[in-house]
Amino acid sequence: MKPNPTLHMGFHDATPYVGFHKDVRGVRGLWERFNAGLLDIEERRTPYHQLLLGEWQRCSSLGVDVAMTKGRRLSDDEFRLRREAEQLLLETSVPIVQDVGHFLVDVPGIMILTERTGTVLHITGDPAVRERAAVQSGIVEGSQWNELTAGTNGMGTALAKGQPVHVFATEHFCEGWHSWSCAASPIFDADGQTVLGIIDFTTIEADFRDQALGLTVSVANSIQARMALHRELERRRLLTAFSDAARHYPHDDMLALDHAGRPVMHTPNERCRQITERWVSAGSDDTVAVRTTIDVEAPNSGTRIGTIVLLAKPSGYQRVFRTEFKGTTAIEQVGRFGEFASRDPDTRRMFDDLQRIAAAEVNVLIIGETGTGKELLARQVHACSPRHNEPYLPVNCGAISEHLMESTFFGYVKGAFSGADPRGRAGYFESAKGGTLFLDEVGELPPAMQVALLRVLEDGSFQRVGSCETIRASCRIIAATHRNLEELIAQGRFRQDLYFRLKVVQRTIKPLRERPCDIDVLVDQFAEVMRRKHRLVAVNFTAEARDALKRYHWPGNAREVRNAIEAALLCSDGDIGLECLPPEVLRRAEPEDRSASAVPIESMASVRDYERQIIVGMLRKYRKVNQVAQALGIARSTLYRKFAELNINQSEFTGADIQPGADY
Ligand SMILES: Nc1ncnc2c1ncn2[C@@H]1O[C@H](COP(=O)(O)OP(=O)(O)OP(=O)(O)O)[C@@H](O)[C@H]1O
Repeated sequence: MKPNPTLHMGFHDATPYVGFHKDVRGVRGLWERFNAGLLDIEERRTPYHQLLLGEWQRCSSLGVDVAMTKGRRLSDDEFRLRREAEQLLLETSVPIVQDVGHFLVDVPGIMILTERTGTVLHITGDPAVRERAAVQSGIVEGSQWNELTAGTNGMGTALAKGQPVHVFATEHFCEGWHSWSCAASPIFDADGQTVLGIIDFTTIEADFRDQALGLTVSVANSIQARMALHRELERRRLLTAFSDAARHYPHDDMLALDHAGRPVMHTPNERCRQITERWVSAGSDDTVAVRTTIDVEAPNSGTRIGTIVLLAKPSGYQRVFRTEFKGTTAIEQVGRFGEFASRDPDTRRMFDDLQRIAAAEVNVLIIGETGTGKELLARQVHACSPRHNEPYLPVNCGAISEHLMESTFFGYVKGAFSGADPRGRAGYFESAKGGTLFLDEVGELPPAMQVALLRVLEDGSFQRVGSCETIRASCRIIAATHRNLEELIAQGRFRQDLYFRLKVVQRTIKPLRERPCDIDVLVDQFAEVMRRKHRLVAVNFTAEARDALKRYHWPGNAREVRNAIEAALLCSDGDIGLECLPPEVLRRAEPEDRSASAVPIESMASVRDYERQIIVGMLRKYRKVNQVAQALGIARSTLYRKFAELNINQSEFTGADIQPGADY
């Protein structure tokens, strides 16, 4: 395990925050002048002031409301999901926090546990302080304290810095928290780097003691140690599951991934070693097709502790079928680009292209009908790019009113127009600086904005509204639209020069009706997502329901599939029959409509026939099961499964009764 960064007892390595004299009045004056824009040069000189001003400036450019008086609270549903996702952290931390609480009976403060995004999961401590924190500032379970939602504050700043911090009274960015002082420490996962949550001790400003920081560091360390023990148990369970899987699938290559998707074990051969190396450095390996995955769950809670990934064969069986059976895609492997899953060969080729394009950092234009997954692709291109640690900002150009467009994209200075934030505000280009700006529905941009955007794309510079100061912010642009931009150009509604700037690389996502082989993939993927979300044990489809889903033409693409599956699950207990499907899906599945949409079903039948034909041909040719398996590049066990599935009596062709396991 790496050394714990809590050893840096400070807000900033070079200028330890805890070492500064806490001058509440002086800092209040500084805060007032900062917000009024009246700071003079002298005030910026001391390291302490520089530290605070840097923090406040960052919050201001993130658009945090300085006048906030209550913490933002998640909806009950969102909070329930968040708690469920953090069961292990809660089960590990709450007993420790409560134990410590017994020794703090007369201490006027509260101890707060948050998860990794700053949502409060648990509060314990002095009832009077707890009451005041809730009523006065909305510090309650389910409230959010990351810096983006609440500015500089103990929990949010410890999260942002990954270090223990003091944030004292007027040092807070929002005035609403000026009566509080907090000490907060991150809880790290077993890798010593990933922050799992925060332990915070909050008091009213006058009751604050410097020792509070030591207290939070020590509680966070205890939680960390217990989490590390859990992780070790999980790892052992995962390794046992891996050995079981290796026994069941002796001819398959496989990896075991932990809860965070990191490889912990692989089949001991060179191919898997190389795949594991790529997986470790890139977080996955999109060059390799996954045959199937097996979730490994904790025995009591059912939470996923890892996954066994069975890899597709590098060559052989699938390739025989793929090259010989042109015209159908029904037996292609599922390829993935992040969450985007597809069996369709064109789409999978696009994944490979995008993987390379991501690294090249050029602008990308994605064309596709609504709900085809344009945002999903854009997000993954960013995740695979060298900018993945910088911001990714999705913007729906069609949803911004025309008169606010310029200030939304480029920001404005104070006093730029009436009704604006008196402190001015950064625009999308500044907020996404160094990262990726995703311009969804780019075809909806009005002409004036097209000109302005073109200027930024040309030299990366712009001015905030109301200012002459030129700002440079280089962000990568990924744009998307469902419109035909060339038609818009012909009609004079979209600038050709902007089009060329955006489409350095252009890719089109096929609508779902043109890749029917993906319906099953999406149905299964969303069924699993919804099974987890609605906490069902299993989801099963009747054969008729599957057929109906496959026959429907899905004008709303993947989004419509997701909604249909969720709706179907909500009206069932996990067994989905025709009665659970939306009426439009059923209408399309009626017999008179078959002519238009029955192709995939027929293809499936012909695929099976074709598969049977090939295997029988091979049996006739080789007359030995192990030679047939070898020629097809599959394990004998898989071949025996195929015999059963395809109703093949192998002895008819080999002239002998061949027993599974006999060494022919
Ligand atoms: N191939 C896919 N595999 C898994 N999920 C997908 C796939 N395509 C889309 N989705 C899911 O479908 C939904 C819609 O995707 P997304 O918002 O990316 O579509 P879009 O093309 O950007 O839509 P719009 O044009 O309406 O903004 C999301 O929930 C996304 O996760």
